[in-house]
Amino acid sequence: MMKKIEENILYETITPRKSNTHKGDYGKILLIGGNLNFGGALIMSAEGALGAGAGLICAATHSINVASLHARDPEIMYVDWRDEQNLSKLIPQMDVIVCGMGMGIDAGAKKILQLVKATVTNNQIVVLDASALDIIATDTSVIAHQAKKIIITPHQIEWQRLSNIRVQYQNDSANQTALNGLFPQKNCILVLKSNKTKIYDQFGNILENPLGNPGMATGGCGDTLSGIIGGICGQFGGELNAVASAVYLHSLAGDIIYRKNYIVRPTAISALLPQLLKKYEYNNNDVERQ
Ligand SMILES: NC(=O)C1=CN([C@@H]2O[C@H](COP(=O)(O)OP(=O)(O)OC[C@H]3O[C@@H](n4cnc5c(N)ncnc54)[C@H](OP(=O)(O)O)[C@@H]3O)[C@@H](O)[C@H]2O)[C@@H](O)CC1
Ligand SMILES: Nc1ncnc2c1ncn2[C@@H]1O[C@H](COP(=O)(O)OP(=O)(O)O)[C@@H](O)[C@H]1O
Ligand SMILES: [Mg+2]
Repeated sequence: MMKKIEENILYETITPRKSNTHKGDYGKILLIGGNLNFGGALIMSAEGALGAGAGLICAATHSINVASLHARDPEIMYVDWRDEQNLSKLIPQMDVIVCGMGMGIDAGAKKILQLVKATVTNNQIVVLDASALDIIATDTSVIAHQAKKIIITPHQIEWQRLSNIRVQYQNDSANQTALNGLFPQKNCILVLKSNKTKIYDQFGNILENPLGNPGMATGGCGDTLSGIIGGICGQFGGELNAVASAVYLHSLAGDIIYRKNYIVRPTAISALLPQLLKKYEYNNNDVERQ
């Protein structure tokens, strides 16, 4: 069944924070990506997760990126992505692993996906974006099927590579069939990004994002979304409505920026998120709403 995502989903998903809580209650997120050439992708994803409220964020990236990452966002921890020992200890401690932004598709990147597959547990959420999806498109054996939930966030060309469905033939029924073929465990949510992003689970639900604008056609907007999904799922779980809330929130921020700006910088989306989350923390019908 196809439904348009409505604003109400934000009131339903986002809840006020309780006093008796700490950073560990709001999601430990590991972001993996950012090679020598695409460090920005990892940084933008990290800012998405940070703006979306992740409790703790660690970036596994090429060591060249650490100074620029920390200059922008000292909140983010760092681990060298070639340090396999450290990474394999770290991965099982996380709530969400977001992988692929600017990661590249070389042998080292593939090795990282194999490490994720070897160490992820069945109570963790894995978000796969960009290069991670391109690697999987050439070798599905690196998918960590045992994860509790796998959220994939391809744009149309990445989905074409992964599903073998050409963009013009990417209709709901073909997309669902391909998704079920790739993820027989039925633990995947597909976020198929375009100007009208659609979200599919494996139980027949399809949600369409009504928001977004062409100002968001700026490199890094998708990297930012993967971090936002990680941050939101780290706090509110990896179910369909939480993922849809993240997609909606990303576009809502983009639309607010676009009202007064010709283009939308991905980092501006992330910067706007804390105040948007605040707006939606109390339920619509909640008498205690402040
Ligand atoms: N600052 C950074 O560090 C950044 C780093 N990045 C990292 O770069 C890596 C490669 O990712 P990628 O997405 O740039 O390349 P790819 O997967 O080849 O797809 C692009 C090709 O598809 C086409 N295209 C057609 N329709 C499309 C659609 N609806 N949506 C999107 N594309 C569409 C388009 O066609 P064109 O018009 O250019 O012919 C183009 O040829 C990856 O690791 C990523 O994380 C980026 O995130 C950017 C910021
Ligand atoms: N014309 C548009 N209208 C609405 N949303 C758009 C438009 N162009 C891009 N976006 C959004 O921006 C993001 C682009 O993702 P992606 O192609 O992965 O970018 P990148 O890899 O450069 O970060 C998606 O969330 C997509 O929905
Ligand atoms: Mg992308």
